[in-house]
Amino acid sequence: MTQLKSKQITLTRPDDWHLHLRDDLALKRTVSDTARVFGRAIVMPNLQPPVTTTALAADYRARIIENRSEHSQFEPLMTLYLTDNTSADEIYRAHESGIIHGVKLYPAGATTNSDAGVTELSHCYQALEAMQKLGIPLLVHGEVTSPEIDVFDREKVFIDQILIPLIKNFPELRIVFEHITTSNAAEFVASAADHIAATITPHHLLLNRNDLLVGAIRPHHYCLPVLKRNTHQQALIKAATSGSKKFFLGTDSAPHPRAGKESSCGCAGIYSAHAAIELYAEAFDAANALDKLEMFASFNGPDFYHLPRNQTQITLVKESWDVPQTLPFADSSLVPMRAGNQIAWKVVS
Ligand SMILES: NC(=O)N[C@@H](CC(=O)O)C(=O)O
Ligand SMILES: [Zn+2]
Ligand SMILES: [Zn+2]
Repeated sequence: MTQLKSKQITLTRPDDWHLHLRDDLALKRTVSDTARVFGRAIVMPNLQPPVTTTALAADYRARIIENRSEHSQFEPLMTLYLTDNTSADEIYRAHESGIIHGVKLYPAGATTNSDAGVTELSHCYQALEAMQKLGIPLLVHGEVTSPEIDVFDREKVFIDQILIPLIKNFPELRIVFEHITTSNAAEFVASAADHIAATITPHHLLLNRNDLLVGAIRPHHYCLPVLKRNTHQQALIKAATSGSKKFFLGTDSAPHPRAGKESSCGCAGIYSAHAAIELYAEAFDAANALDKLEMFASFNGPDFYHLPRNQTQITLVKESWDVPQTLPFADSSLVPMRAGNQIAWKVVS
C-alpha cells in the first residue's frame, strides 16, 4: 500500500484586510494571534469611543505596536470611523499622515459599536468627495438598518438603496464591500468597476445559517451580517476561488468575551484570528481550489490597496490539530471558532 504524501502548500505571506483588534488588555491576544501569520492588517475603528480622527488612530496604532512581540514585523494599517461630522479637512489630514488606509462606513446601529455611525450618507458628501479625490478607499458594512427590513435581506437592500446611488454620485470612489454574505453582493462586485472590491470571511465560506440555528442556537456562530442560506455560501466560495482579483481575505475576526456571547442578548462577532489562514485553507481545499488561495490571501488585497506584496512566505500542511475550548482574552476568556473541534490544516513555518 502506498502511503499518501501529506498535502502541503507554500504561500506569499498573507494579510488580513478586515480585522478587529479591540484595545487595551485585549491587544495581547489579538495582536499576537494575527501577527503569527499575517504581515499586515486593516484595523477596524469601532472602538468605544470610535477612532474618528487621525490623531486617535495614531495613538491606537502606537498601542498596537507596543503589543507586538520583540521581532515582529506585523504592520497595522489604520482606518477612520466615518461619522455625520467627518470633515474634508480630517480626510486630508488622514491622507497626509500616511498611516490611514481606509475610512469605514457603519450605518448607525448596523453592528457592534456602530452607534456613532452615519445616519444619512448625504451628511458625508464633503468627506466622500475628498476621499474620491485622494483615492482613499471607503470600507462599508453593507447592511441597511430600517426595522421593517428582514435581517436576512439587509445586505441585498443595502446594494439597491445605498450602494448603487453612492457609486452613481461618486463614480471614482474606491470601495471595499466588507464581509459579503450573499450571492447578490458577490455578483454585484464581480460585475462592478475595478475599483470596487470585497472581502470574504472564513466563517461565511465554511458556515451557513443551519450552523447557527439547526437543533440549537449556537451563539458563537452569530455575527453580522448574519450567516445566510447555503446557496449564498456556495456563491461566496465560488467568488473567493474564482481567481478574480476583486475578492480578498478579510477575516472580520471580532472577539467578544465568552459571557458577552453566551447571553440572553448575545453580541455579534466570531473570533478566527487564532486559526484564520488554516480555516481559509480548509475552505479552498474543500472546493479543490488551493491553487487560488495565494491570489485571494496574499496578492489581491495589496494590489487593491496599492501596497507591495509581502516578501516572505508561509507553509501549511494538511494535518489536524485540536482547537481549545476557550482562549484567555483580556481579563476573561473567549470561545474561538471551531472551539473543542479540529482544524485540518496547520501552519508549519
Ligand atoms: N462582524 C461582527 O459580527 N461584529 C463586528 C462588527 C462588524 O464587523 O460588523 C464586531 O466589532 O464585533
Ligand atoms: Zn461589519
Ligand atoms: Zn468587522
